[in-house]
Parts: sequence; structure tokens; C-alpha cells
Amino acid sequence: MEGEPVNVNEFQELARQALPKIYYDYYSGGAEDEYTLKQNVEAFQGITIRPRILVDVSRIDLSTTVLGYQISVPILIAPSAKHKWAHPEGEVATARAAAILSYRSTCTIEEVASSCNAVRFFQCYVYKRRDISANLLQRAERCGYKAIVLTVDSPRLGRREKDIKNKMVNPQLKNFEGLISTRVSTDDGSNIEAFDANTAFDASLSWKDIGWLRSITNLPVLLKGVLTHEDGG
Ligand SMILES: Cc1cc2nc3c(=O)[nH]c(=O)nc-3n(C[C@H](O)[C@H](O)[C@H](O)COP(=O)(O)O)c2cc1C
Repeated sequence: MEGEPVNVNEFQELARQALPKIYYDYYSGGAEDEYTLKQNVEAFQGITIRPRILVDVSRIDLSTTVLGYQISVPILIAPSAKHKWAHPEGEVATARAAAILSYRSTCTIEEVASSCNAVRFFQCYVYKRRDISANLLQRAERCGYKAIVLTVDSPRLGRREKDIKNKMVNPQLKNFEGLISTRVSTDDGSNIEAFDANTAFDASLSWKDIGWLRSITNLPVLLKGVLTHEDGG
């Protein structure tokens, strides 16, 4: 690549060169032949902007509100796990921009909260050990996160084939220290999958549990991953 990177694809190429393959594959890979991943990229390319002409754009204000909170641009970074694999500052740096902190972040809820005053939300899963979910939610609330984002589209982790091949290692995540060991070691494929499938995710999670979640937090609960209009209705 010549000169400074100027677009996302060029940054991705730099990341590919800089990161150990096992981490690069984790960030960039998808599940099951990466079929949906490819479809998402294609669908995005199919979106066209219809610019209107002769509109005064000399002063542009992209600020808006989300859940009543003012944000400077209508961009939120989706929760994604394990940022410290890419940069020593991890989620603390991401949160300076705009972020929904992942349940499985590599910085703690508290570290990210004290890094700056951005509006932030906390993403959670419901683990079989409900006390763990309750503990993390209460910490997020205490630290001033404004909403809980419950991921509802992954009762099981997608079958991420690159992670299986790379025998992806699950680290001990600091948010869970003293609560549960997130370090799992099997010789059989991705350790992340092994942890989620065997130890962590409560696959019985259903609508009735949303009431439970709302009973343990005063924050608004948003559902992340509603995929059909039947579920949205
Ligand atoms: C490396 C990586 C880690 C992710 N970790 C999480 C996570 O911890 N929690 C979560 O709810 N979603 C997680 N996601 C899913 C994203 O939030 C998002 O829903 C998904 O990537 C689809 O959006 P996209 O098409 O813009 O990538 C992760 C995605 C990636 C690529």
C-alpha cells in the first residue's frame, strides 16, 4: 500500500499485516462458510444515497439523540469482544468514540466508565449463572451506563470456522474475575465456542426472562439482534 491508509479496506489490510493470524481471523471472520458475512457486505454495497441538490450545506450538524441523550454523530459502535488483542488500550480507546461495551470486553466496565464522559450502553448476554449477569448489570448501572443492550440472536455462538481451525483461545476476561473462569482449554476446535456452549450461555432464555432482567436493573433494556418483523411486532 502506498502512503497513509485512506479507507476502511486499507486499515483492514494493515491490521492483517500487523496482527497474529489467530486474532485477525477472529475479528474478520464469520460463521458457516462466511455466507452471511458476504451477503451483508453485498447488501451494504447495494444501498444508494439519493443526494438532494441545491441545499445549503455550509453548516452541518449531525448531532442527534439516542434514548434522549445527545450524541454528536448518529454512529454507535456495535458491541464486539476482546479489543485488547488489537491494541493495548482496548475498549477504553473505542469508548472514547462511541460504543456499546461488550459483555466480553478486555477492559473492565469500570475502566471504560472512568476513561471519558461519553454516553455509553452496556451489552449483555444471560449466562446460565444468573448471578453473573446480575453482577455485571449492577456494576454497569453503578458506573453510569445509560442502557442495557441484551443480545438475543445468539443462544449459541455461530460456528466460526476460522476460530475452530485456529484453535482460538479463550482468555480470562477481567470483568469475570472472581466470578467464573472464562479460560477454557480443549483440544477440540475453538475454545470460545467450548466456553459458550458448555459453560456460559443460557440456551433456555426466552421472552419471560426479559421480565427478570428488567426486575434487576433500573436502566432501559434494548434487544439487540431482532431479525424478523414477527419478533419486532
Ligand atoms: C469480532 C467480533 C466480536 C463481536 N462480539 C460481540 C459481542 O461481544 N456481543 C455482541 O452482542 N455482539 C458481538 N458481535 C456482533 C456485532 O455486534 C454485530 O452484531 C455483528 O458484527 C453484525 O454487524 P456488522 O454486519 O456491522 O458486522 C461481534 C462481532 C465481531 C465481528
